[in-house]
Amino acid sequence: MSLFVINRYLGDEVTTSEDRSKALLQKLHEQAKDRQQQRQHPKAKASPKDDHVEETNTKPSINETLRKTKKRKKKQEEEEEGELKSPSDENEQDSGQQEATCIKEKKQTKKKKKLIAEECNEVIEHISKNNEGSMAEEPGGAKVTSSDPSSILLGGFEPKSVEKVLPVLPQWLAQPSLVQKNIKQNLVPIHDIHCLHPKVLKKLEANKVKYLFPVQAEVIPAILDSTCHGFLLGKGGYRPSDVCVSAPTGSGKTLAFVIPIVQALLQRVVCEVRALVVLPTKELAQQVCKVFNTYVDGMGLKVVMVTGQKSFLKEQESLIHKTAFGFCSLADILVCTPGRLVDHIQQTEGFNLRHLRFLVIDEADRMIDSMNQDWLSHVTKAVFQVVADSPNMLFTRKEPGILTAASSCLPQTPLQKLLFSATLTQNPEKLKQLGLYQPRLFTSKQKGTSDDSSETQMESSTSGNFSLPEGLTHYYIPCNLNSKPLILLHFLLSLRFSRVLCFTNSRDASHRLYLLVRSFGGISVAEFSSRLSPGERKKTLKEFEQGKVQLLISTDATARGIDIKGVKCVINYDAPQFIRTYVHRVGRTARAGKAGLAFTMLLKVQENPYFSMLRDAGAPEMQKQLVKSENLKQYEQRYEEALIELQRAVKNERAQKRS
Ligand SMILES: Nc1ncnc2c1ncn2[C@@H]1O[C@H](COP(=O)(O)OP(=O)(O)OP(=O)(O)O)[C@@H](O)[C@H]1O
Repeated sequence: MSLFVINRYLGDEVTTSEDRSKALLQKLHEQAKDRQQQRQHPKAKASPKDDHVEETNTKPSINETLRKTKKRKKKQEEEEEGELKSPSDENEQDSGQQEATCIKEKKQTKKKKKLIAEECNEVIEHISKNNEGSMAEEPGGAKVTSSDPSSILLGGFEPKSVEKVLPVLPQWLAQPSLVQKNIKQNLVPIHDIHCLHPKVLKKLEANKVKYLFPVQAEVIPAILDSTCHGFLLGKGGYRPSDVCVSAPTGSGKTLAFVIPIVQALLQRVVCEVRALVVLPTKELAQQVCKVFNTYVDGMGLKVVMVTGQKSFLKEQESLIHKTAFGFCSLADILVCTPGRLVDHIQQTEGFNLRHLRFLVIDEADRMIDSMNQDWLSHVTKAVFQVVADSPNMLFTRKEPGILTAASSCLPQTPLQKLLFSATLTQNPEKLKQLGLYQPRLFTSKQKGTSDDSSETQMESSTSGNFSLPEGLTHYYIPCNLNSKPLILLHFLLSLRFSRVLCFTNSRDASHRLYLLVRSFGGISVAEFSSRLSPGERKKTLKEFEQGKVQLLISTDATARGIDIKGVKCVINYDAPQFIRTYVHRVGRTARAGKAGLAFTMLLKVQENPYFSMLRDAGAPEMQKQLVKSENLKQYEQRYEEALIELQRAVKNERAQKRS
């Protein structure tokens, strides 16, 4: 193709003879010789006049070459015309002869084309040699000879600076609905929310909820608005927007989905799974299930939890009931972990999600991370599963595509996704995996000013710009590896908090620290990690909540979502590696608008990276909390003894494992 273009440019589309190529080659050799001679006798071109002479001597030689090529082309055309004329005149001759002529012609053309290519390459080489130093570049990148600006040579493919394309956030992410961060100053009386059903209002009052928190006052009406024509249809027959909520830890996100779901399902006649809440851990599922149970009590709705805490058979029995007419659902609201849910979709006969109206994805950023388990596609398949000869065609659902006049004539129960997290990713790439429909974002994180560049907005939204609770004060404690355990013990013994949650980065670290504190004595301590069975974990959390355990040493298993009342202090014994982990860990205190303290123990080398991580996330600066070494002296003897005890305990455990 490029050769064709070059041929066209040279005006040499038609073939030329081998002799001519040789002649041209000879000429080029002669010219090269001349130039070499001139270089050997520089005096010959001392004056500028001579310079000009040389230039004009060289340039005409190119133009001459081109002119000659054109001339040859014309001559060749004439020759070819003559050649072509003869067979057409002899049209009546036999076809065999014609075929032979044709093959001969093709061969000739091929040979000629090869020659042209060779010749052209020589011409180009020659031109470029002659033009060295006399080429000027046009803004577009094409090159113009100084003598003839009208002749443009192909090229100009050198790397150029390309204008940066700025990333643009989708409108829904760039312009979210803002939720007030300060809970106490923005409480909304429940009677001011006009869309709440009297039964729901009564229930809220019975649970001593007189005011809605800001996130609830924003999100509950928005969800209820999409059910104003009944939960079987979206508003005006249209598919409702999906809802994404990013609000600080302890801001009341759970009630923000529990209340509208309970109210929407109040009108249901037949029991079917209409709301599905997916959570990352058993403990969180249990907690959310408890809240649902509080609000469905006396409303005629059933909540079922499947997380693997009970046997599979028991869970199946709690989900469906077989009758003479087929299977009946025993759940209106299903709270689950993703793995167990997929097991039931695949293995529980009669279990279906064909009537699902709300899909709640709590701790959504964590759930997106677990998307590789493909649980969402299993759910979607189950929701839009086509049942052959279904008696009730009203409920036949098709996976929605593009809205057309035809599709809008067949309104169907919409599936609305509701996403909640304190650290919801606003990375469109990640959110895309959830297949959201015209989403609405509610967030308490105010992005800079409106005239922030979209690049800044994009950066802040994807790098995790999260809010900490208003009531939280956070400190860092400078320490070294040796003083760390002693500082912790000093803290616990001197501050005397009733419930302290202490995080480490691994279950082994949690276990060792637990053994050390237990050996030291004077503090009621427990550990929480995957070392414990689900039953033991449940018991430990209960005892901690009841105040029987003063210090709970935990892995990140309790970092997310767990709502334990009365936790006044969180200690990061090991500094968390990610800002999201930090936000969730410290969010176990300062909940529901209350005050709370968070301490992070930092080694000298950790300080700067840590501060910059928090700064990047837009978190307020940490205050320094110094512990004087003389304050630790009083514990040193006991600490040494505890270390010996710890060594013994670890040895015993190893021996037990081996036997
Ligand atoms: N309107 C309200 N009035 C009084 N207390 C409330 C109200 N809403 C929620 N709470 C209480 O606030 C606490 C925190 O609520 P919730 O667990 O829903 O927070 P969250 O935003 O889900 O936190 P996290 O992000 O950590 O999961 C709970 O103890 C809850 O009972």
